[in-house]
Amino acid sequence: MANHATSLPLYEKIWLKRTFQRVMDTLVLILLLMLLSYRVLSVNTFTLPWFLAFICESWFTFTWIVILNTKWTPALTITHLHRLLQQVPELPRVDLFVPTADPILEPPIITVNTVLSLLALDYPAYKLACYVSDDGCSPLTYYALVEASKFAKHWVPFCNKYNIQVRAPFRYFSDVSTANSTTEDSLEFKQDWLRMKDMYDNLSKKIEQVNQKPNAFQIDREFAVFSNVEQRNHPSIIKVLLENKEGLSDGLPHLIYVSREKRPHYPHNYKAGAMNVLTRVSGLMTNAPFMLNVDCDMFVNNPKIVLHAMCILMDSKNGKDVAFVQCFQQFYDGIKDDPFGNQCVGTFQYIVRGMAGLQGPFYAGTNTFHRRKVIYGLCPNETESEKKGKLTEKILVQQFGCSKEFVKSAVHALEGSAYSSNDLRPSNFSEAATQVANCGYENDTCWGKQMGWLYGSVVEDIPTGLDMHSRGWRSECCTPDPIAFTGCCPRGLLSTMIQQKRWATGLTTMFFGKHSPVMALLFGKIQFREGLSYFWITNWGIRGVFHVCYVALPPYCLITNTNIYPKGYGLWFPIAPFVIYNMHSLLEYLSIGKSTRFWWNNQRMSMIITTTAWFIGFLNGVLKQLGLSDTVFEVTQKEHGTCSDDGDNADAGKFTFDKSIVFVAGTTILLVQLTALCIWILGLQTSQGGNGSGLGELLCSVYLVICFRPYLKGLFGKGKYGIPLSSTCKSAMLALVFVYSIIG
Ligand SMILES: O=c1ccn([C@@H]2O[C@H](COP(=O)(O)OP(=O)(O)O[C@H]3O[C@H](CO)[C@@H](O)[C@H](O)[C@H]3O)[C@@H](O)[C@H]2O)c(=O)[nH]1
Ligand SMILES: [Mn+2]
Repeated sequence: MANHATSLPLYEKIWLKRTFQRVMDTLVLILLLMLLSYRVLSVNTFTLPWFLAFICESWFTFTWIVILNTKWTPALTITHLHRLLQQVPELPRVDLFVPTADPILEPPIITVNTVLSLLALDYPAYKLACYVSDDGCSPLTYYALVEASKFAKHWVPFCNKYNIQVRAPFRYFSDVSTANSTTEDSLEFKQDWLRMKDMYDNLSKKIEQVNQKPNAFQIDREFAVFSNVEQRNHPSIIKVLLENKEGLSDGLPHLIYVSREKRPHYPHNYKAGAMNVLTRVSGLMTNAPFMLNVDCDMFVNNPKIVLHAMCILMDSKNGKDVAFVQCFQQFYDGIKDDPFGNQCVGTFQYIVRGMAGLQGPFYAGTNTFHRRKVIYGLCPNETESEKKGKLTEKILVQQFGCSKEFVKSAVHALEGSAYSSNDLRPSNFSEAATQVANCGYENDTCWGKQMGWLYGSVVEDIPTGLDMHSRGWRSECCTPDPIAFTGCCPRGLLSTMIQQKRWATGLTTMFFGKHSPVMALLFGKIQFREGLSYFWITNWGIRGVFHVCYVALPPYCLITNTNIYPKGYGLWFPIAPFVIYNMHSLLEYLSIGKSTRFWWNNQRMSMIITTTAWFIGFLNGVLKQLGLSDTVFEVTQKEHGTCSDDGDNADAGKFTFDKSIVFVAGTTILLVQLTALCIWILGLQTSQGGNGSGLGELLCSVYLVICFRPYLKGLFGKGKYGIPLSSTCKSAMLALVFVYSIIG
């Protein structure tokens, strides 16, 4: 190896220029500050609503400062693949984790595609091991994986032979043009293509058939363990489906099915619990120093992604203190113009890139490469002696639990001397693995508290990542071309709302709990600007409260004939920041190639989501924190966009409703605005004197009606396109209570 090659960095960070955006960001801030000063100086108009408006606007300004801080110095990470292969003689092992929870909401064929795309990664096969956690304990999922492992024996060689880019078969075959690519050996290719397509169709048909008559397996010996299991009451089941016994680099990676033990009165901590079990099971079986985790719908879109991530993690200079590498969360077949505002485009482009220029992006729960020893609670630069102190047997058992084999593997991982032998046999560890997957294993250990994926909130990813940053680790973004992973984003309004509500609930409990960014800033080693950025992520629920308050003010004013906005020229003080902010965000969307419609949908949905799903999430979170209620992880429904029949596609992007409380909240807001507007138009305000409401309040209320227009349509819609009568009645009651309490 040439000497100069060793000194070249494997990755570089490029700071992005964004002068124009900075100017606009600052302008919005100045306008907001002017509005606030105007309010302070005009104390003579002081009333309660005026004061509330001032409080809310102060909050919006604070949020804007947080965003500005995050977006100010965005960075891009560039990886040099060719240098990696020159400089790193031996690539490290990587364990791959896929959690799935529910065979109905997450059809096994989706998980199967993700697993196949992982098995076909462009990386020495014997260095990879794929672990699937099945919280549904479903024979169906198991069956699908068994069949997939047979198919993989043909699929992986096919991908390697023709250097296929998209290695999730359903995606690959849905693009017909792939069949006609003109390679030299095109005849052979065409035959292989047809054969593979046939096999894949066969595979999906088999899975589909079993799906329809699930009793089919009971007879089969292989499925005996699944007889008499209940989803929430069963022993651990661990099965090695593929084993690369010979250590062949062109063979297949190991594939292991894990369904951890569940018992009725044991909390299982949802995804965090599943990830910790996978960490331990894989620690025993392969103990790779790095692990990639993806949700069951996030398949690999760029087969070289592990190599890219290794450029960052293995860099001898700047990689050492990188705890994790985060890839963007992007979606395939997103509905045109993002009607439900859930494709998170803005978040990733501006917030994640922004944090990449600080201490690093937050951990987004999926598409992430973790360093095992960081998961085990290590700090960067922990000296050998400190480490040694931690490695005494007694402490280790207290931390890691009572499996001797596992503790041994953890010592290897912490010392950085993970196994390197090529003839690892996962199946030799089946028994020990079953033990560490049992639900009592974590009792009185540090799992979920000081190490592993952290418990206590339904969003496990943000606290887990924050904890690493506050231990002093950095993180990096990795955004190669083509993009690394793509998954399905919720395709309906209801699943979007459920997801957003869950996030807001989890983030609220986190904000008021031990793992809040405030604590990290006060007691941790997190950088100030990074810590501040975590405010943006964790205060979603709280934002709901301020938004709801601000949304209630204009109708309050219209009904009582009071005002929160100045009249005459003074009206420019609130209008200017609103207009400039909207223009600015529109330009941001246009500059990343999105349409005006896309932007508007996002604006509108952010209003709807903040005032309903986040607000309710906040209430849930607070109740949970007070110990008054328990929250559950409601799994998001996943669908293959392209697979749905035409009937479903006609639905794409249309607002459909049900009896959920989030829709009651939205409808209430709409009805309140409408009532206030009617009262104002008819001149029925309570007091005729006073300041009188004016153009400002009117415009605000009208703007809200425009935002909630889909709900307005829903009031008159039929079937699932309509808001159910019972919800409308509840909303009408709430709206009446609001109006009466003002008038009365
Ligand atoms: O008890 C559970 C619940 C969920 N999951 C898995 O967790 C993953 C994420 O669940 P999903 O319903 O898809 O949640 P999303 O809202 O789409 O996920 C986002 O938000 C989560 C935190 O709320 C993160 O964990 C995810 O990585 C992130 O993509 C899926 O693979 C599930 O199978 C489990 O394994 N066990
Ligand atoms: Mn998901």
